[in-house]
Amino acid sequence: MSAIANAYIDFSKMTASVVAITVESGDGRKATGYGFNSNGRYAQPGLLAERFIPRLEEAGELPAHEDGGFDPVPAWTAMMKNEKPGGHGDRSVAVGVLDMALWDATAKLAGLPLWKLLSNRFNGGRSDATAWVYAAGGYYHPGKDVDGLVEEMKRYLGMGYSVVKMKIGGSPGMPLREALLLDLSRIEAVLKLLDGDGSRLCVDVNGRFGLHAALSYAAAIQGFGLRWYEEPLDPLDYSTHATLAEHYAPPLATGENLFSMLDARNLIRHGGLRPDRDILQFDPALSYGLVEYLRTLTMLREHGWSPRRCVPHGGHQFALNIATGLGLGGNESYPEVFAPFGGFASGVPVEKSRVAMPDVPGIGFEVKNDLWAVLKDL
Ligand SMILES: O=C([O-])CC(=O)C(=O)O
Ligand SMILES: [Mg+2]
Repeated sequence: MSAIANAYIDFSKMTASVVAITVESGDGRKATGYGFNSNGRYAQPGLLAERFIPRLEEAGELPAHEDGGFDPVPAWTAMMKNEKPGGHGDRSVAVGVLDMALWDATAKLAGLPLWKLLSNRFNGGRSDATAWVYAAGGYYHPGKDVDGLVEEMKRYLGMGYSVVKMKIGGSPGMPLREALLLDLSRIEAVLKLLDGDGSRLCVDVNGRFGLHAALSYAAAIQGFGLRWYEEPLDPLDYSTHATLAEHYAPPLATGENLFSMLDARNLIRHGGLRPDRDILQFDPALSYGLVEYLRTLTMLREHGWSPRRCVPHGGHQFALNIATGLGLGGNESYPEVFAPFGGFASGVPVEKSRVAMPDVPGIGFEVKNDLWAVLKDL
């Protein structure tokens, strides 16, 4: 919980679900996998307790995989039994929590880091030695001024990040005219720190704008050459995205609040996004987990999009494994917010905005000290 705010919500009452799942292989080997929900959505205790955990327990035996782990797809199918299509809201978060734990467990049974298991199973053995990461933050916070924002960004640069992201659109309820003036001074101050290089700065609206405000901001920031202009509009308002994309040539980013392959496909079909520059931020932990994310990646390929255009939201190690194992464009990182769930293995440095993966079985939670302190007692 924290007093930080983006343009749409504050995080003062944010909660999270955390689960541990122990699986046993036919030959008596055991592994415990862990899962949690990514930030931006609340804990799912009711959905987990009433529907998804009982169905998972009833799923019974899961098919073994030749790598020594198992296949999580039938577990996913069991969890989604008797769920209607459409309306991909909070249940996709609950399923994502359990899916994360299942992938952690299967990689541990196989004795492989998850990135390696994914690379072997789905990417012909190819993987990236490091992932591109950027430092997200720059929230509105009571009492925090432009100098405080610049100080924060300076700390990220000192940690080894070369690209940073800040919130724009005002804190919740701030009139837009006031927000635009404030944000221009915030953006200009951070750009000064970045030697005027707009390709090192992303800005995030968290879906607050309608078309008029999105276009006004677009016109005001167009000349900065920013890395990307994120979630300017409601994530489900595809045709308005298409209109914005006609008027704003630099990169747009969106997708963190689209929770299924089908929603992602609608964005690709109707959102006017451009496969040569725009960024897709679907967060596997919020959107039914990796089983569904694999379907999303297949859909993207079928529509001419490279996985390199994907930079998941969330800043968790699950997406980081997916990024390196499946060749995504990188992953978000929150060096100062959303602890202990965000971040990387302890002691692994970020160099030139890239980070290496630890060579330990599973997702790597055991080597992230602050997170492991929470998980180990489950
Ligand atoms: O503030 C949030 O909800 C997080 C967010 O948008 C992001 O990480 O891009
Ligand atoms: Mg965002």
